[in-house]
Amino acid sequence: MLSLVDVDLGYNQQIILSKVNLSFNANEHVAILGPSGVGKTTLLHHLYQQLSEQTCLCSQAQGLVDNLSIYHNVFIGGLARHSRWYNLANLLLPFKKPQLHISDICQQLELVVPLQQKVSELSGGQRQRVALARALFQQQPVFMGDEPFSALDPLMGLRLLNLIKQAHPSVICVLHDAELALAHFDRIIVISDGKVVLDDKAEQLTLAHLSQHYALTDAAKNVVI
Ligand SMILES: Nc1ncnc2c1ncn2[C@@H]1O[C@H](COP(=O)(O)OP(=O)(O)OP(=O)(O)O)[C@@H](O)[C@H]1O
Repeated sequence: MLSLVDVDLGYNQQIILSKVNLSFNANEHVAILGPSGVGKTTLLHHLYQQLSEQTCLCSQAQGLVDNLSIYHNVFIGGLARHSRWYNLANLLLPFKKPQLHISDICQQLELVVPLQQKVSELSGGQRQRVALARALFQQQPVFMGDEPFSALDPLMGLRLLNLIKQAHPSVICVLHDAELALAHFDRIIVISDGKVVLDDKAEQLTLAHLSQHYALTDAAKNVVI
C-alpha cells in the first residue's frame, strides 16, 4: 500500500524522525506507540498525505465545526461525493437519505443525541464520536486515527475500535493504550528517540517488550508485574 524508504520527517528545518523505513500493507491493523511528543502524529499525517485519496483521518484536533449540528459535521465527511449544489441544498434542508445513514452511524457509535444538536454543546467523548462518525461516513478503505478513542471509557473504546475495524480493511492508529494495541492490532510500531525502534507482529510482543523502549503508563506497568 505504501513504503517509506529513508524518509526524514519534520517541520521546516527541524527533523523529528530521521531515516524512516516502513511499509504499510492493505488489510493490516497497525498501532503506533511511543512517548508523548516523539513524532507519532507527524508520522501519521505524513502517511495520510500519501494515502489521502483512500483514507479517512480522525485527527486529534478533530476539525469539528462547533456552530454546526452533529448532522452537518458528519455530512462534511461526504462532501466530496456530491455536487456543490447538492451539498448547499442539504445544508439548508437536510435530505432524508443521508439523514438516515448518519443516524444509523451515530446509533452504532452509541451517540444517542439529537442530530440537530450543536457540536459545541457536546461532551469530549460525544465530540470524539462525532469525529468517528464523520470518518465512517467517508466510506474509505483506510482508517487513520490519532488517539481516536482517548476520550471514551475503555469498554466503549474497544467496541468502537471493533466497529472501525469492521468498516475499514486497513487501520492505522496512534495510541497510548499499549494493552489495547497488543490485544487488538496485528502489528505494532514503536517510535522513540527520533526513530522507529520496534516494528513487529503484536502476537510476538508483550508489555515487557514495549517497556524496553519507552515508559508505559502505571496501569500497564501493573500488568507487567
Ligand atoms: N506544526 C508543527 N510545527 C513545528 N513543530 C511541530 C508541529 N507539530 C508538531 N511539532 C513538533 O514535533 C514533535 C513531534 O510532535 P508530534 O505531535 O508528532 O508528537 P506525538 O508523538 O504525536 O505526541 P503526543 O503523543 O503528545 O500527541 C514535537 O516536538 C512537536 O513540538
